[in-house]
Amino acid sequence: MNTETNPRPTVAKTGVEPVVRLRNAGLRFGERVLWSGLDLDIAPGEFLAVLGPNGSGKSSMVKTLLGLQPLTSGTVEICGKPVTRGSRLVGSIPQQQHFAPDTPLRARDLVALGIDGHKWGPRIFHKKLNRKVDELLERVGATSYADRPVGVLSGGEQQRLRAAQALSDDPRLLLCDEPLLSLDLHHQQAVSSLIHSEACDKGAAVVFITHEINPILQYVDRVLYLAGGRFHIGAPSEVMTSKVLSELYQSPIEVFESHGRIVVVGMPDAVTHQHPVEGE
Ligand SMILES: Nc1ncnc2c1ncn2[C@@H]1O[C@H](COP(=O)(O)OP(=O)(O)OP(=O)(O)O)[C@@H](O)[C@H]1O
Repeated sequence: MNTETNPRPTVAKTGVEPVVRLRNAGLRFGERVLWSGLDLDIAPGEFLAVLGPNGSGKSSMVKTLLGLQPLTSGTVEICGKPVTRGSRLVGSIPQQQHFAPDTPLRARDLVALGIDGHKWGPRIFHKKLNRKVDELLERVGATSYADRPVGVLSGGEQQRLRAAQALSDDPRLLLCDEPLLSLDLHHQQAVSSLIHSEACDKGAAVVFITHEINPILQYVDRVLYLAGGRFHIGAPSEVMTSKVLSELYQSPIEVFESHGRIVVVGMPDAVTHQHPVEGE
C-alpha cells in the first residue's frame, strides 16, 4: 500500500528507458503482505536507498530483482526484459560475511572470479584477465593488498573487493544489501563513495539497502521506505519527515535535521533502525 496521496510511477528522468520497471508489484508470504501496488521506475545513474525496519521486505526486494524471488502480483523488468536469474546486467554486493582466515584465495583471485567464475570452459587469456583484475583493483583502491589472502583483510578491505567483483561486468543495475554493515565511519564513506562513482557516474542504477541513511545521504536521489506492508517513495526530504514516517509506522515519530544529519526519534521498540557501527 502506497502512503502517497497522489501515487505515480516515479521516473527520475522522463524519456529515458528505466533500468528497473516495477508495475503493480506485490509480494506476500501467506497472509503477510510485504508490499503491494508498487509502481517504480529506476533510471540509469539513479541511486535509490531502500529503508525500513527488520522484516519489512528489503532483502526480498533485492531477491526479486535478482530473479530469486518471484512476485506474487504485478511485473518486474530490467532493461525492458523480464528478470532472469544470473543476468549479466545485474551486479550484487551481498550482506557482508567475513572470510575465514584460512580461505585459500588472494584478493586478486576473488576479483578474477567475478570476471570469469561464471564461465564454463578454459579461462580467459591470462594476460587479459590479469589486466582487467589490476584495473578493477585500482578502481576500488585495493592495489596495495592485491596479493594478500582475503581472510586476513579487514572488513572494509574485503568489502572493497566485493564491490570490485560486483562491478567487474559493468552491470546496468547494482544491488547492494547493507554493504556498510560492520564498517567503521571511514570505510562507510569510502565504500559508498566508491559505489556512487563507479556505478551511478557510469550510468548504472543502484539499489542500496541500509538501516542508516546518513552515510549515503549525499548520494541518494530517492528513498523507498518500506514498513508494515506500506511504502513511500520520494526524495529524502519528502520521505524522511515526521508525517511520512508516522504514517508508515502508524505511531508518532519525530524526524529532525542536525548538522546535516537526519535524526529519527520514537521508532517503535520492536524496530531496529540502526545497526551499531564500529568506531562510533
Ligand atoms: N521464502 C520465504 N518464505 C516465507 N517467508 C519469508 C521468505 N522470505 C522472507 N520471508 C519473510 O519475509 C519478511 C521479510 O524478509 P526480508 O529478509 O526481506 O526483510 P528485511 O527487510 O530485509 O529485514 P532485515 O532488515 O532484518 O534484513 C520476513 O519476515 C521473512 O521472514
